Amino acid sequence: MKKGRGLLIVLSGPSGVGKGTVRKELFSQPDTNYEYSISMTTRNPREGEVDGKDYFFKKREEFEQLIREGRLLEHAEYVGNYYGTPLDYVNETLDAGRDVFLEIEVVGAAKVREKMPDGVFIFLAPPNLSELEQRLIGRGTESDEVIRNRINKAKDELEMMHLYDYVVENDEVGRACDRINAIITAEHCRRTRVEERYKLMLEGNDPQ
Ligand SMILES: Nc1nc2c(ncn2[C@@H]2O[C@H](COP(=O)(O)OP(=O)(O)O)[C@@H](O)[C@H]2O)c(=O)[nH]1
Ligand SMILES: Nc1ncnc2c1ncn2[C@@H]1O[C@H](COP(=O)(O)OP(=O)(O)O)[C@@H](O)[C@H]1O
Repeated sequence: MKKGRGLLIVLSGPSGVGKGTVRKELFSQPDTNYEYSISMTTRNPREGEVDGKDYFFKKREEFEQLIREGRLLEHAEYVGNYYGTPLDYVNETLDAGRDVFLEIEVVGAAKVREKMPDGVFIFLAPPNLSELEQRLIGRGTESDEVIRNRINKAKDELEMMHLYDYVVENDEVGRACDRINAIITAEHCRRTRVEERYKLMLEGNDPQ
């Protein structure tokens, strides 16, 4: 049967909730069959981050040119830096029938929802606020000031939870991944129009 367009999966949530950790765990699983869309950003690489693997690191002028040329599906400014999703990569991968996974902050996710409402939008939530603060502090990758900014921002971000198709609690990484994979499996079942195929078969027109 002809393969349809791939599924767009959007994982979002407040900074420090564990999006990156959960995404890396999902992509380390051998049976993962969705593609990660590597984002563009103007923030500096952290120690160990690799250009073209973790992000495409861009100068501000380069990023602004990508915006002007319409090369981004969405972009957002987040704590002083630009982040954006490459449009061509997403469209080409979906057109090839493969699923695309975006891990992005909430403003960008809302923009993606406007442009691609058929996607599945998952909000990763912390067990509680103090745990979120502990995770941001514990990661130790930012200065105190940046951590304070991110905690304040996280409170606004949590208010956007109701806009999502699913809220997944990240109490434990493995459990959060299991829930996300269950959602993706269910969304595939929901979208595969098996009854249409059966209708054709029952009419004697096997579409295989
Ligand atoms: N809108 C948007 N947000 C992104 C994109 N890529 C990453 N982000 C988000 O930008 C925020 C900051 O990312 P980063 O600086 O890597 O920090 P961290 O995710 O908190 O470790 C996170 O919420 C990311 O999910 C993107 O392409 N578009
Ligand atoms: N389920 C979890 N339980 C405990 N700590 C977690 C969990 N998920 C992530 N963390 C930790 O929280 C911190 C922030 O995670 P990270 O993936 O960088 O968040 P985000 O990408 O959402 O900003 C990291 O130190 C990470 O190891």
